[in-house]
Amino acid sequence: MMTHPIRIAPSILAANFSQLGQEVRDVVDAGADWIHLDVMDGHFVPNITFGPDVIKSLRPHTQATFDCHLMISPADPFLEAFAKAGCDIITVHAEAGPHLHRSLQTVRSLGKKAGVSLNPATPESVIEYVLDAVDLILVMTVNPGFGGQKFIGAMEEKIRRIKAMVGDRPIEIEVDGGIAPETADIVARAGANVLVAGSAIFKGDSVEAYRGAIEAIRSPAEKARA
Ligand SMILES: O=C(CO)[C@H](O)[C@H](O)COP(=O)(O)O
Repeated sequence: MMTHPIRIAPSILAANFSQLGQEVRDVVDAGADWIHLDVMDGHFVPNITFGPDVIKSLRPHTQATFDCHLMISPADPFLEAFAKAGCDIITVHAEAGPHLHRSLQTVRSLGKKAGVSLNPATPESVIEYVLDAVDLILVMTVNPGFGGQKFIGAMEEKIRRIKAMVGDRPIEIEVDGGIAPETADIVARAGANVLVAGSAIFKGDSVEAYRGAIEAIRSPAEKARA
């Protein structure tokens, strides 16, 4: 089976929005592998965050992978703007519609990695026929919209099933929501390799605090896979 390294992707949803450039630089200095960008439209999810212009303004601050999670519906009219803004991975929701396979094809045609995300209530079967069109599967471990929620334990089995579905394909499996030192081992053992964390990392207020928080998630995840 394909094994990707454990990657920690801090979600800037929990960062200080008044100084996002500095926050991105700090968290990368602290050991973040990717930067997770949560885009919300107030329609697909009950919250609004930021769009491509903010991402474009963050792009010069780091060379780290920009992992963009689109919680917007429809996503297709905006895919090109997010690609041009500098996102490296663009993840759309399976539930956002109307044509998941077309959205994924569009992302790849823009030269970006294509991700698909599943809400907690969505069964993994919806991605069975798009597996060859995806580079990343994002399993939401909370209902999308807000940081600081409790990890939904039933998602452990979903991650396990997705890992089995993926087989030898070089697909990264990402989890998002309630990821902390206490849940990192559970998701990694089930098969996730990209761990998004917002509040567990940005609760600190210095590079050193971010470094400790990232390590506190990475360490149990790596041990669980050893
Ligand atoms: O996508 C999200 C919510 O839709 C957030 O990235 C996610 O909830 C991370 O926040 P936390 O680590 O605080 O749970």
